[in-house]
This record gives sequence, C-alpha cells and structure tokens, in this order.
Amino acid sequence: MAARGSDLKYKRLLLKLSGEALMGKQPYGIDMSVADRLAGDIAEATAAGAQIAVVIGGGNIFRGLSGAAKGMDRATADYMGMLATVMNALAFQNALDHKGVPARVLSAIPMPTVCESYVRPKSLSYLAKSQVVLFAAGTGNPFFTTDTAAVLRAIEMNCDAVLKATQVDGVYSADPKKHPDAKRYDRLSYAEVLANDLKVMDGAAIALARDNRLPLIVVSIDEPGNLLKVLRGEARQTIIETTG
Ligand SMILES: Nc1ncnc2c1ncn2[C@@H]1O[C@H](COP(=O)(O)OP(=O)(O)OP(=O)(O)O)[C@@H](O)[C@H]1O
Ligand SMILES: O=c1ccn([C@@H]2O[C@H](COP(=O)(O)O)[C@@H](O)[C@H]2O)c(=O)[nH]1
Repeated sequence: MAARGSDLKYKRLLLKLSGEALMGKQPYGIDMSVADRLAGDIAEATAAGAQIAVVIGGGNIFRGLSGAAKGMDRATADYMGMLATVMNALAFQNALDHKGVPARVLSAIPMPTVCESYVRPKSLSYLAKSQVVLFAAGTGNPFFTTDTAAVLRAIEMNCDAVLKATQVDGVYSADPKKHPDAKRYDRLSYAEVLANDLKVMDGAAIALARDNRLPLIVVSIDEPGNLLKVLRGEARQTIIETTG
C-alpha cells in the first residue's frame, strides 16, 4: 500500500487565504460559512497526509493603505491591519476546531493572553506533528503585506510551495476584474511577473520567492476541493516558478 501522502505533489504547503474572500457575500468581516468550507478543504488535505501552514490577509477588516489614505499615520494603520489578521486567524482556528483539525495560532506580534507568539522551531514541530499552523500578524512589521509574510514563513518552514487562494483563478495579463478580456497564464517565471507588473502578489513577495526558488501557485478560493487538487497537481491554476 502507498504511504500516506506519497501521491501528493506537495507534502508541506503554505496556504495564503485572501481576507477579502473570507467576507463571502457580506460587505465586511468574516462569513463563517466560507471559513467552514475552507476548513473542510484543509481537513481533507491533512487527512491525505499534507502538512498545512496558513497565512490569512486582513482586507476584510482593515488595510493600512486605506487608513493612511484617510490621514492616519501609515505605520499605525499597518499595525491595525496586522491586528485584523489576528482576528481572522482566531476565527479560522475556530472553524478548524469544529472540523476536529488541531490548529495553532502563532502571532508575529506577541499577545500571550490571546495566542502563542511566533517561534520558528515550535512552528516546525507542530507542522511535523501534522497540526495546522496559522501565522498571524503578518511579518510583525509595518510597510509589508501578508503576501510577503506568506512567502517568508513558507521559506522558514521549508514548504514546497505557497498556494495563494484568492478571488481569481490564476494570474492574468491584467486584473481580470477590470479587464474581462485579459489572458490567463498556466505558468510564468518570477521575472515575467515582475517585468509586466502583474499585481496578483506584491513585488517584495515575488522577489523573495524568486531568490529562494519557492514556487507560487494562484488558484480560486471559490472552487471547493481546490486545495487537494493542487496537492495532487490537478487544479486549474497559475504556477510562478523558476523556468529554463
Ligand atoms: N494580473 C493579475 N492577475 C490576477 N489578478 C490580479 C492581477 N492584477 C490584479 N489582480 C487582482 O489581485 C487580487 C488578488 O490580490 P489581493 O492582494 O487583493 O488579494 P489578497 O492579498 O488575497 O487579499 P486581502 O488583502 O483581502 O487579504 C485579485 O482579486 C485580482 O482582482
Ligand atoms: O507584514 C505585514 C502584513 C500586513 N500588514 C498590514 O496588514 C494589512 C492587511 O494585510 P493584507 O496583506 O493587505 O491583507 C496590510 O494592508 C498592512 O496594513 C503589515 O503592515 N505588515
């Protein structure tokens, strides 16, 4: 009999979930039915033998740039954005708990009465025990995004890839929400994404992934079961990786 997880293309994956997508059809906050569905996808993936780390954005609650545009000090607004990601991580831990999936929230900004602080060896040992780790508060530094935090943690955790589950089903020649005729790519190099300014992830995240040869996969968050499909190499996706 095949060993558990041996049919998977990726064994250890960092899943980056869009905060905005967690809103579902609501105008703000978290739609727990969306969180439940995604938690079900993770339960399926861990049962298949995958080890899953998660970073959740904060766009459903607060983005630093929006605060700065209203006159707030940018760094203060960014700290508020990072706190929003902690709220999302706690809600998602709850959804995983309801599915019987053991999960730990580790925050880059220490808040010991709320959750554990991020410590790399501790996170690695949770992953090795097949517990889901939810990395909260981004990188812990203002002027960054959760995309960069996702790539950073994925490298630290020796993940095989970052999977960005977002509101579009891949990377296009332009934002498909604004340009319905944009061309979708199956595969791109980091250089192509950076040179053409394809904004599905920020430049700092792409450059960090490139320098560490970490594959980035972009899929739709709305397609149930997509996580297992990616793990098996069967999803409709765009992969950004070293080419040639
Ligand atoms: N070239 C492109 N290809 C695909 N999507 C693009 C492109 N340019 C811009 N986008 C937009 O990027 C969005 C995904 O990135 P965004 O940073 O908004 O999401 P996120 O980081 O997942 O969300 P959040 O900040 O809510 O957590 C897509 O919803 C899409 O509209
Ligand atoms: O390392 C980080 C990560 C995030 N932020 C702030 O949080 C919000 C929400 O994150 P998104 O990636 O936009 O979903 C972001 O707008 C920043 O304000 C941060 O400062 N540092």
